[in-house]
Amino acid sequence: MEDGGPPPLFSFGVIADIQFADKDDGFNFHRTRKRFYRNSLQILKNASRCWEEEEEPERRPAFILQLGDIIDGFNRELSASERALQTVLDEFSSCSAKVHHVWGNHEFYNFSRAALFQSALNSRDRGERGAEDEGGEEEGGGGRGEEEEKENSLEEVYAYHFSPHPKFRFIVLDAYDLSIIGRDKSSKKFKQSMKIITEHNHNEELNEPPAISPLESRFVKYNGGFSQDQLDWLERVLTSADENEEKVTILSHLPVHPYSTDPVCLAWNYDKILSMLQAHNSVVCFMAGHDHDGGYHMDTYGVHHLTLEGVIETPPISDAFGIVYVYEDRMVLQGRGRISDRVLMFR
Ligand SMILES: Nc1ncnc2c1ncn2[C@@H]1O[C@H](COP(=O)(O)OP(=O)(O)O)[C@@H](O)[C@H]1O
Repeated sequence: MEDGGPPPLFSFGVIADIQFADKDDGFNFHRTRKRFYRNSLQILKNASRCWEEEEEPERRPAFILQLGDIIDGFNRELSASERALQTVLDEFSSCSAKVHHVWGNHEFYNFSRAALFQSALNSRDRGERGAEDEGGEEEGGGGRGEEEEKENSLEEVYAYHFSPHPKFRFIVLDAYDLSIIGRDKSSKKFKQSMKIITEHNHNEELNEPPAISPLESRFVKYNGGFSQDQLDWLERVLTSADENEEKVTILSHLPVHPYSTDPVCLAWNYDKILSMLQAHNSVVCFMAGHDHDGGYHMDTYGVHHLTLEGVIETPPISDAFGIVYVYEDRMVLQGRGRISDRVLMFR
C-alpha cells in the first residue's frame, strides 16, 4: 500500500488488549471466545519485530499506542501481576519507540490507581500537559492542606495530550475516571459512580448487563465513564487544537460510538464525548480497545471510530497489531492478522 508515493509525515504502532498471563488458554465469561494468554506475548513479539523492521525513518513508528488491558486480571489471583507486567514491558522495550499506555479494566484488576500512577504504565510524562496540571480551580494550587492533597489524589485523572509532529495531537483519556473498579471507596467519584451504575443496573451482580436495551447494557462494572472535570479539560484541549488547526486523535480503552462496538463495551457517558467530538473540527479519529472483536464506523461528521481487535482472542496462527502512516490528508492503517487495512481520510 502507498508504495512509490511520498513518505508519510510520521508513523506510529497500535496494539490493544494484550492481556498476557502465564496461564493455559481459557475462555471469556460466556465461553464463546477462546483466550490465548501465553500466546499474546508472542503476538507482541511479532509486533515489536514488525515495528523495528521499518527502515525509512518516517515509516518507523515514532511511538506506540497500547490501548489498555496490557496484562490479564488472572495475574492477581496467581500473585503474578508485577512479574507479568515486567515480562510485557521487557518485550515492549525491545522496540526503540516509546509507548503511550492507556488504562483499561484489567489494569485495575491488578493494581490500585495509586500504584498505577507510580508504575511504568503511567506514560503521562511523555505528554506535554495532563488534566491535573491544566486549567480549572486546580491551577496555582499553592497552600493546599494535607487533607485536601489526599482528597485530590483520590480523585486524580489519568489523561494527557502530546504533539508528535506539528499540527497533530493525540489525547489519552481516562475511561475509568468514573468507575467502581479502581476508585477508592471513600472517594467522591466512587460514590458518584455507584449511584450512576445502580440507577441503571438492578442486578445483584453488577457485571451482569441490564437487559432493558442494547444501549443500556453498557452499565456494567467492567465499564466506566468520564467525569465532568475530564470533559471540561477535553473541551479546552480541543478548543485550542481547533484554533491551531491541528488534527486530533483521541485514545481511550472504551469506545464511544455505538456503531463501532458491541454496545456492552461502550463508555457509560459515551454520548457526552460523542457530541463534543462532533463539535470540534480538529477531531479526526477516536481509537479504542476493550471489544476484542474490534469495529469501525465513520460518523456523519467524518470522525473515524476505530476499535482494535484484541490480541488476547487472536489465535496463534494470526496476529493483531498495526502501523499507522500519517499524511497531510489521511492516516493509513496497515493491519496485521485480524486487523484490517484502512485509509482514514481527514474531514
Ligand atoms: N454476564 C456477566 N455476569 C457476571 N460477570 C461477568 C459477566 N460478564 C463478564 N463478567 C465478569 O466481568 C469481568 C470482565 O469480563 P470479561 O468478559 O473477562 O471482560 P474483558 O473482555 O475485559 O476481559 C470478568 O471478571 C468476568 O468474569
